[in-house]
Amino acid sequence: MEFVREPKGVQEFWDECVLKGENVVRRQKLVRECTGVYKNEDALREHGDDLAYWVHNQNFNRESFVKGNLQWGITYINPFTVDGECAMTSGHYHGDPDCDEYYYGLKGTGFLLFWDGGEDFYAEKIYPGSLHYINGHYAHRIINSGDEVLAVAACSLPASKQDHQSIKEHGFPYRCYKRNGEIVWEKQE
Ligand SMILES: O=P(O)(O)OC[C@H]1O[C@H](O)[C@H](O)[C@@H](O)[C@@H]1O
Repeated sequence: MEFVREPKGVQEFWDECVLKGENVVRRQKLVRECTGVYKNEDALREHGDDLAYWVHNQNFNRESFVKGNLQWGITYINPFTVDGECAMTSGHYHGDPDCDEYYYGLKGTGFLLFWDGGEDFYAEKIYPGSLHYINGHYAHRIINSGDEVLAVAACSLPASKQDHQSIKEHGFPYRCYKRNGEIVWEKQE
């Protein structure tokens, strides 16, 4: 082995913002698979087999959930709407709220929704260079409100054990729509 080596991964911050290197896996979700996310579930069918979002993830301890193991991931969300509602991830809590996380905007524009499950909810703007500290007690969801792919890097602990169930059942307090090119926030009843 050489003493001076290539890095274990390369996170491009140009063009497609591809993550490549050792132990990188890719997973994806089609729009029609995004149940429990958008208000109008019937409208999902209009998207056929369109891709909603995909994630590149580098994890050197995939079988281990020991606290302290870190992973690096990029989430890429296509620009589309479902009955006017902006494209987004499922969103989740951390099963272990002691596990915080960082997001970093690479490409495109959107919002990061935060919710403590109670009265505290807000959205931070995402754009290239935006940095987002996520307290492990807050549910979070990425929204693409722009006209191009939104790419967001994340450094997280696999030990956080993502919990999607509560969001799937109750949603977030606010929904983000794009109407005539304008962003409109609507309170979820
Ligand atoms: O799992 P979702 O709520 O749909 O979010 C999609 C992805 O967003 C971020 O990149 C997180 O770091 C990933 O761990 C998560 O899987």
